[in-house]
Amino acid sequence: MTSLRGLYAITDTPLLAGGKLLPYAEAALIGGARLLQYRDKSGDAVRRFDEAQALAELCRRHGATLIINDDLELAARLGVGLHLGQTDGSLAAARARLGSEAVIGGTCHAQLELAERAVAEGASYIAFGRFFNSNTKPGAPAATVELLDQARTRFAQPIVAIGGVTLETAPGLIARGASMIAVIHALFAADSALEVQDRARAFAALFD
Ligand SMILES: Cc1ncc(COP(=O)(O)OP(=O)(O)O)c(N)n1
Ligand SMILES: Cc1nc(C(=O)O)sc1CCOP(=O)(O)O
Ligand SMILES: [Mg+2]
Repeated sequence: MTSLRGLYAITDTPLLAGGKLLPYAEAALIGGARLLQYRDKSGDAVRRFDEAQALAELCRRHGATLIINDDLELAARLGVGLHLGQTDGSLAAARARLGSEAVIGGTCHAQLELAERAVAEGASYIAFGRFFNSNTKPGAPAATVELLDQARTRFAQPIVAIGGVTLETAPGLIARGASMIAVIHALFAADSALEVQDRARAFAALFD
């Protein structure tokens, strides 16, 4: 059973261009990331399959869980988890396809009603955000920390907080009920894999 608590690292193809994807992802896993999301917005099916397969192997080696963003077919081919946003298809269909053990997450922005629906459709976790200014997705709808108080009392499912999360802002989110913090820029915008590893270790330690 996958533990849905801790650092949730999300890759970003432009940020990790130039051969950084695998070494930086592995550094995040060595540092303690429990979930790793492959987030690639290109339509390059061959590269996407190859990269996702390599990430699946890394996650297997480090005892972490791979989540594919947006793409149910790719997740099904690899037998890994999936994250779907509001326009990415049905969570219920994904659950039916991937089975009861798969980790499947849903974007809920800042709306408890969306979380209600995601849970009803079988989501393993519910993701709220963006909590802060995000380098990666500046236009994402904004959420407040008060939302976490309400979500925590209303849902048994693990809560993911995303959007501009840093080492400085993460503790406040965890204290308000986030089981996982999902991070791109503050983890992967680094000069070396070693720096990613150090950052991941620091994020992971917030959950000790
Ligand atoms: C953990 C997590 N939470 C939210 C998102 C955002 O999903 P979505 O709204 O579908 O946006 P894109 O990531 O597809 O641009 C996420 N990917 N992961
Ligand atoms: C992919 C994504 N989804 C968001 C949401 O609010 O749903 S914010 C976001 C980007 C997260 O990256 P960073 O840690 O660099 O801000
Ligand atoms: Mg999406």
